Amino acid sequence: PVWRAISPAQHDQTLFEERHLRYIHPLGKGNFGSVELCRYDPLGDNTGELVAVKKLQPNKQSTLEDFKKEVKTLSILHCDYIVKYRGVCYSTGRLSMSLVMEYLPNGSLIGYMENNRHNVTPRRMLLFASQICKGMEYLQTLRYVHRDLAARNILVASESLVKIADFGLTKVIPCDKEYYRVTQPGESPIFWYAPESINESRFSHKSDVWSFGVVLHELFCYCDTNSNPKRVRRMFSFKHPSISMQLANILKNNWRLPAPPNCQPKTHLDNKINDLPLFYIHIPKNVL
Ligand SMILES: C[C@@H]1CCN(C(=O)N2CC[C@@H](S(=O)(=O)c3ccccc3)C2)C[C@@H]1N(C)c1ncnc2[nH]ccc12
Repeated sequence: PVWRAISPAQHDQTLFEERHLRYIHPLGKGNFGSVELCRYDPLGDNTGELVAVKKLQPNKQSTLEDFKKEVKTLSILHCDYIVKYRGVCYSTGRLSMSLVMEYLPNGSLIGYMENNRHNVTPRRMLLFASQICKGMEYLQTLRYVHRDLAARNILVASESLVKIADFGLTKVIPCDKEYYRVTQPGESPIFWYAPESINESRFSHKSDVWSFGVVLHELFCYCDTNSNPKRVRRMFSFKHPSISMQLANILKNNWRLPAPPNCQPKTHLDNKINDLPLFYIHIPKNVL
């Protein structure tokens, strides 16, 4: 066998040394941590590449174990419509670790839609929607449920390509079941949750399809103030007990997000049918 002349670590492209990772500015904040723009600059001459680094603030909800699972998940996903994994960075003493991903300068769909509302046509929205479906269809083939599909977690790679980002809540459905039941639901994005996820903490490919419907609504509302959940939140009086109870009730009475302004009726997802379609989306060529 050919012996490695040098230690594997020196040639392991997925290992980022903390001392060369230069912090630039935050890309986004969440309840468990943050994603930051950094430059990996081993030569120290600012010629290094820009990367997005997801740091975990270990607390009761998100443990290092969960984060390791998220890293493992992203590292095996290879799809044009899913953000690329680049590697990991261990902090000194290996007490904590960060996830290193490709950096996409256009950022999330939310900011993009708000800043580009005048030149994003419904045709382009459907192109984005079809790409999110293709990414989700790929996830489904690996029995993954994303559980946090929302415009805030979609990245804009270019004016004609979006990618699904952030797999912090992604789980694998056990092979003997069709759904994943969450034991300790942390901070839940309930306005993107299907009824069964609100009521029984059950997640499946179908609950991801429901969240996709909410993303469609966000898209066609240009992710502006009318879009979910700001609009929905205004409907609730915070005096009453849990918001999720109120939300579960109105959904049970067949309330649904109203069609966004100037949205063609055929595009408004009619989810009266119980078994929502899976992620195969057929958009006639002439529409795209
Ligand atoms: C839209 C992206 C995902 C969402 N996000 C974010 O900030 N978060 C996702 C998880 C939450 S968190 O902080 O809650 C979290 C933190 C640790 C563990 C678990 C959760 C933060 C912003 C990202 N963003 C603007 C990016 N922009 C440009 N290039 C990029 N490459 C990769 C991401 C990325």
